[in-house]
Amino acid sequence: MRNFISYKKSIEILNNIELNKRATQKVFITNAISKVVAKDIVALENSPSFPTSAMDGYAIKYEDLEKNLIEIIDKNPAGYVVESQVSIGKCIKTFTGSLMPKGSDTLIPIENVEVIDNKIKIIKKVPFGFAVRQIGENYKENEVLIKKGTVIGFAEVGVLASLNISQVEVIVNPTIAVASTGSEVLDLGETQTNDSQIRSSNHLTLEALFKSNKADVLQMGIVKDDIDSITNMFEIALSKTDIVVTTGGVSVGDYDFVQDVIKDRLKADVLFHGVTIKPGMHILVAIKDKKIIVALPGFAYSSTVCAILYVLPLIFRFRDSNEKLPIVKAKITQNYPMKMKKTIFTACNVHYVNGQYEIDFEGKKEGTSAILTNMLENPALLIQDEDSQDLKIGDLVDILLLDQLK
Ligand SMILES: Nc1nc2c(c(=O)[nH]1)N[C@H]1C(S)=C(S)[C@@H](COP(=O)(O)OP(=O)(O)OC[C@H]3O[C@@H](n4cnc5c(N)ncnc54)[C@H](O)[C@@H]3O)O[C@H]1N2
Ligand code: MOO
Repeated sequence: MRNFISYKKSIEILNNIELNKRATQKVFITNAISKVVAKDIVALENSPSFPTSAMDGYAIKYEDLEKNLIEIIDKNPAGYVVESQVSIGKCIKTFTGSLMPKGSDTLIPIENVEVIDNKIKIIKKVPFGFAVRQIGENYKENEVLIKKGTVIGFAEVGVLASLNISQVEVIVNPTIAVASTGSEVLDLGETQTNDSQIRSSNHLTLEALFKSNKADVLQMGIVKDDIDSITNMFEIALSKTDIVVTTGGVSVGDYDFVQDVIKDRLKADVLFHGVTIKPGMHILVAIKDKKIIVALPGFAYSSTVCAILYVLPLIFRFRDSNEKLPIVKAKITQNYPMKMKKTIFTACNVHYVNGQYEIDFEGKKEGTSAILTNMLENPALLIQDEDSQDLKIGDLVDILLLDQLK
């Protein structure tokens, strides 16, 4: 009899797997979208480096605000450094983005003045320092702007560009091999020859899930239930990738060869085989030559849920990023029983209502762990802890937001 461990323990073991140090590469900033910054990005200077105008208007000395008329002595367009200085009774026409001329401290907007010949008359006052962007408003010299581990998006690209950084050092994404095992499963387009055959979805679901979550995928396709084919697939996959993920062949059937290959042929170090979770109780995680094997059950819903719970955290760790599974609190809108003493992940519908997430089970099908369609349309997974009680309408529960993994 196998020794089933708790979900909590299995995650602890997973998180303790030692990973090889990641390689980094330099890429042009817009090609770095979704990649992870390898080193802190630090500002080498203040931004702005000099007081800068935030509006179109006239640079003045604040003390002149009470004056009747102030003389315009020069113009100061953006991209140009004006040589004249502002002094008592004198102002310089200054535009958004121009440096504030020497001697000035306040910008009076065009809308607040009346121009009479080459003088301005202030018709609406402003406070001291109005519309002046001070040195370091945007960021200060030596400030860490983008922390190591940040996933690069549009704002990071913009900040990198403003720092004149064209190439950024990022972590190389992990590689994952995916294979589905089973003599009854057919690849896309393969001709069906008997009624017990079904179309394989797992290898493509997992490829999509891993790609969406930024791993590079080596698709190994379908492998028939025979020991040599499965061994051969593992040997190739292990030689080429960081993680090998398979589906099928890990429970107790006569043809569940995946576990036999991992244990007896590859002689991998099995970290666990069996967890008290629903779905996915037969999951097997092993290490072979510092590569990670995650063998998932064949059912479509089981393998997908377990790939989310066990493989995505590995991708996040390989990427050395601050990503984590999107688990949030939600209000449950009906009573829901605790059906067994396991950590249970149940597909539900999630909606954001009046500032909080709410879940229900409307339209969700009950049955085996084969029902992948329960993951369509506003889906989330309700998480019920092994030791939790029946849920009552209005309770706050943990859910995993599936749409955020797309
Ligand atoms: N006597 C017992 N039988 C079963 C147990 C058990 O404890 N005792 N556990 C059940 C549970 S729970 C699960 S989960 C499955 C896991 O079995 P395997 O991992 O060995 O998976 P298979 O038997 O190969 O397949 C299960 C199921 O999934 C379908 N399948 C397989 N591959 C694919 C694919 N690529 N795409 C879509 N669907 C796939 C397959 O046709 C089977 O219907 O074992 C239970 N049995
Ligand atoms: O472990 Mo199975 O995935 O519970 O149906």
